[in-house]
This record gives sequence, C-alpha cells and structure tokens, in this order.
Amino acid sequence: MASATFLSTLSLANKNYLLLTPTHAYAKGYTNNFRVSNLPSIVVRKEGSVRSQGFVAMQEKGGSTLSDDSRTKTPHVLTVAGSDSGAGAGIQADLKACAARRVYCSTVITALTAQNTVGVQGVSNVPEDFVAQQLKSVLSDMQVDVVKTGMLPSVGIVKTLCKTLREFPVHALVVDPVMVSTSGDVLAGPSILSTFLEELLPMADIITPNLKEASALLNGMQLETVDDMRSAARLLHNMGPKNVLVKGGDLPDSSDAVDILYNGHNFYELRSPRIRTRNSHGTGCSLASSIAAEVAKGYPMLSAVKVAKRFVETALDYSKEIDIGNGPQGPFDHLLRLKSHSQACHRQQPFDPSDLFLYAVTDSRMNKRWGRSIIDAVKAAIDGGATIIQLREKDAETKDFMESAKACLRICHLHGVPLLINDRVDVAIACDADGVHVGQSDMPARVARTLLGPEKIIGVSCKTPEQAEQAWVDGADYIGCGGVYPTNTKENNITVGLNGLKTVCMASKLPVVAIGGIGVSNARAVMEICASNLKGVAVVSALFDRECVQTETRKLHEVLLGSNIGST
Ligand SMILES: Cc1ncc(COP(=O)(O)OP(=O)(O)O)c(N)n1
Ligand SMILES: Cc1ncsc1CCOP(=O)(O)O
Ligand SMILES: [Mg+2]
Repeated sequence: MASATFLSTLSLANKNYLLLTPTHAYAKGYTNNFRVSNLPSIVVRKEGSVRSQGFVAMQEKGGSTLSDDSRTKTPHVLTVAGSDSGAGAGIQADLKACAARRVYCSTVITALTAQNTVGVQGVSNVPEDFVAQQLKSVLSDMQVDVVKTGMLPSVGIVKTLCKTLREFPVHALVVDPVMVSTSGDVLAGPSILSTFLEELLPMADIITPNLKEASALLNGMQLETVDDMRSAARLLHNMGPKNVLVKGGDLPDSSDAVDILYNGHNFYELRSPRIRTRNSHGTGCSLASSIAAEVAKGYPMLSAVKVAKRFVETALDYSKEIDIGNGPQGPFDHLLRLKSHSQACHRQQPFDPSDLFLYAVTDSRMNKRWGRSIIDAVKAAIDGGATIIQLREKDAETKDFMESAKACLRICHLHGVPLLINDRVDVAIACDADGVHVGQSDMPARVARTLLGPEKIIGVSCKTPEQAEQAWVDGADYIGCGGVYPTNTKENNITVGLNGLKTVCMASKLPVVAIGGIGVSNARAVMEICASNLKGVAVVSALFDRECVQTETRKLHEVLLGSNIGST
C-alpha cells in the first residue's frame, strides 16, 4: 500500500483537500482520481524570493476522507519506433532507457532492421495498417502519458500516427526525427520530409534532431557552430514544435558536448564534457526516451532534458569498457553499471543553483556545545531563511546519523529546502537525501555520481581552477570554494582569500558557493567580488556556534539580500 506523500491536507467547508504541487499532482496521477478544486492556488513564497512554489488543492472524487491507497499511477511512455536487432538503438534502447528511468514503456514497432555494430544490413517496414492496429491496441486500453517517436519509415506511417494521436490525445509528444543511423545508413528518406514538417512537427512538444537531422529538416542548411545551432533551433521552432533540442554531439572542434534547447522564448545552452567512447550507438534514441520518461513523471521540459542528458552521459561514461560486436560503434548499457542506484520512481526537485544562496552547514560539536539536536538546529536554520542544508556530522555514529538525517529530510522537504550529506555517500543513499558534498580527499565526485544517479546534487570542494575543471568533468553540480577566510571549524585548511575565490569562480563552469570564516560582518564583501556564478555563502560557526541559530541565520539572510547578488 502506498503511503501518503502529499504535503498536507486542508479542510474547508466540511470537505477535505490535498495540498500538493501541480507537477506532483500530475506525476502521482492524482488528477485521475481527484477533482482539481476551484479553490485559488496557494502560493508559498519563501523569504528573499529564493524559490516560490505553487500548490493546488485537490478534492477526492465522490469521497470525503482522503487516503493514498493504490492511487499511484505508473508513468507511461509509448515508443513508436523501429526494432534494432543489435539492441543498441530503436525500440530496444527505448525500453532499456525507460526501464532505467523507472517508467513503463509500451511499444509500437514501425520497422524491423537487421542491424549490428557494423551497420544496417536490412530494413523491413511494418505495413501501415498493422502500425495503426498496434497504436490502437495500446492507446485504447492503456493510459499513455507521453508518446515518443523514432524511426517512421514511410509517409503512410507518419500520417497514421498523426491521425491516431488526434483520436487519442496524450499529455506530450517527443519526436526524435530519426533519418540516418549512427552508421550512416538512411532510415527515413526525403519523401517523408514534407509529411514530417507539415503534420508531425506541429504536434510535437519537443523535437530532438542531431546536426545532420536538423540540417535535413532545414533544406540542407550548414550547421558548424553553436550560433548555427541557435539559428536552426529558431527556424525549426517556427515549424510548430513547442521546444527544439538541437544536439551538437557532432560539432567539430568542441571539447564539450553542446546542445541547444529553444522554447520560443529562451535559448538554453546545455554543455557537458564530451565522453570519448566507441559505445555510443543508441544515444539519440535513449536521450529522447529519457526525456519522454521524465516528462511522463511530471517534470517540466527544461528539467526533463537536463536529467535525461545527465542520465545518458552517466550511462555512456560507465559503458566505456563494454565489448560487444566487432564494428566501429558499440551499444552502451543503460542498466549494467547503474542498477544498484536507489533511483526512486517519484520525482524530486531538480537542482537550482540559487538554492546555494544561504547554505547552512551543521556541526555536531557545536550542536552538542549548545545542547541542541541536529533536528532543532536544522529547523531553526530553515526558519531563519537557510536555502540549503548540509549535515556535516563528523562524530556521529552511522545509525544515529541516518536517523537524524531522515528526520531532517522530512523537515527540509516540507519547506522545499534540499538536504545534502557531508562526506557520507552511503548515508545519503540510505536515507535518499538530495545529494552529497565531497572534498578532495573524499569519495571522488565521479564515483559518487555513479552511485547516486543523475538527479542527486553533488557538491565538490575546490581551491584551484584545475580542481574546478575536474569537478565539472566528474559531473558535479556546484563547487564549494574556500576557506575564504581563516576558520577554526576545519583544521589545517589553507585559506584562499577573496582572490582565490574569484580565480576559482572565473575558471568554473559550475555555480560556486563560498565557505570558510564567513558571517554577517563579511558576507557582503564576499558576494561583492561580482562573479556571476558565485551564488551564495556556506556557513558553519556563524550560525551554529551561536545561542540562537534562527536569529543568526535571519541576520545573515538580510545581509545577503542587501548584497542583491546571487538571489536571482
Ligand atoms: C559547501 C561546502 N564547501 C566545502 C566544504 C568542505 O568539504 P571538505 O573539503 O570535504 O571538508 P569537510 O567539510 O569534509 O571537512 C563543505 N563541507 N561544504
Ligand atoms: C568545512 C570547511 N571547508 C572549508 S572552510 C570550512 C569551515 C567553514 O566553517 P565556518 O563557517 O565556521 O568558518
Ligand atoms: Mg569532506
């Protein structure tokens, strides 16, 4: 029996309501079982407008007592694609990606390909009416959230799909415009292009072309730079899809993999270190189905793309040694190295760098000295305006640490504040914390990323540009840079000063939080080094080695708001 995970209940006019976020409502399938009430949305705005959160109130259909029994809906992706006998791409990749992302995946097969790591040896299209029959079988019976398309090998199949989707609308359509396989074999000829452009693209919530596909959709336009990718994204957006992700994996002369996401208003440049591996067959299919999976869970598109991209990168990185087939392009493994991850099906808030604004780091000795529990310390820091918490409990017994971490997590999540664990990746996994902070002599961030999976937050302590570059390559989310000023909290810790902090910020592609000897008297000076990626300060003693944690946190919060930096 599923336990209730909603934030709170509300009783009004003898009726009970669930209070929960709209995406949570969708992800949990509550919209199927509850009427969305006509109560106005309730908006909780945390101090300093660091994060605002909308909530909706939902009333149970036909009943008055709320319980969560068996109301959890399984997120469901339907993939409409070709089969790859080598199982690196196509339907097989989609199934594995969705399984790895913990989303149910049904399949409509459009073509059979005889394929291996050398290339495509044969293609046999499935007759249109049988594609139609498969679509109807799935969509008339199952509650599909997102349809993801891959190889659509004939005009008739594209038309059949569009017609069926008009008959059975779904929450979102993800179109991977597969035209050429990674081996260079043509999977959908130019005759299909016009139907694609006229019928399918306008229905799409996102299309995910690589450079070759974007060029083919744009009449052979040359795409050689990131600026070209932006132009292509804008032109493709004009054709009707709500979002366009142009994938720059093939961009020459780039040490990073750069993708451009455009939603008609903003461009997002999504960069990640390029992973050099032979085992990349199926990357495009897997990315598109991972995006579909995250959208099916209720993520907004930008978050879905970020998590999906990180997932594929992690899988690629950890599939480097796989040795399958003799051809130039091997498959990667979605599950092999990742299967020990405790990736819960429920969605969690994606990392928001502005959460680093006021980073409260606990200290077991200080709490003991002032006679307070970790839980009381965390509560007080949140009440004072802390935007992220780290449990840095160097002396705690593992069992005690886990128990207090679980209690702190409940409090943090009620307030929308992420909770990270210092050093102890095992504790973070065991209590499903939001992430970890590791230093240069702790578990390497790359290993922590593999253990924690793509969504968890990982912070790394860095004193130098080289360490900052490594943190980025390792898949960290932020850098903790310090000690900025001398501190008694950490022994033998070299002080980097404001200059050292600035040097690291300038070199870092990641957001940075400053740490070490920071408090009310000098926080402003720290923030005024004016580095756009310096997002806040992390503080131990100035909050926790004080009589009233809440008052000290509030004072620091005010100073930071006054500095007017990093809060956006
Ligand atoms: C936000 C943040 N930045 C830096 C540190 C220091 O981590 P580390 O270097 O591993 O030292 P310890 O905290 O483990 O003593 C941090 N904890 N948080
Ligand atoms: C953990 C850590 N890492 C670098 S300095 C430091 C200690 C920060 O503590 P305080 O805020 O009390 O100076
Ligand atoms: Mg450490």
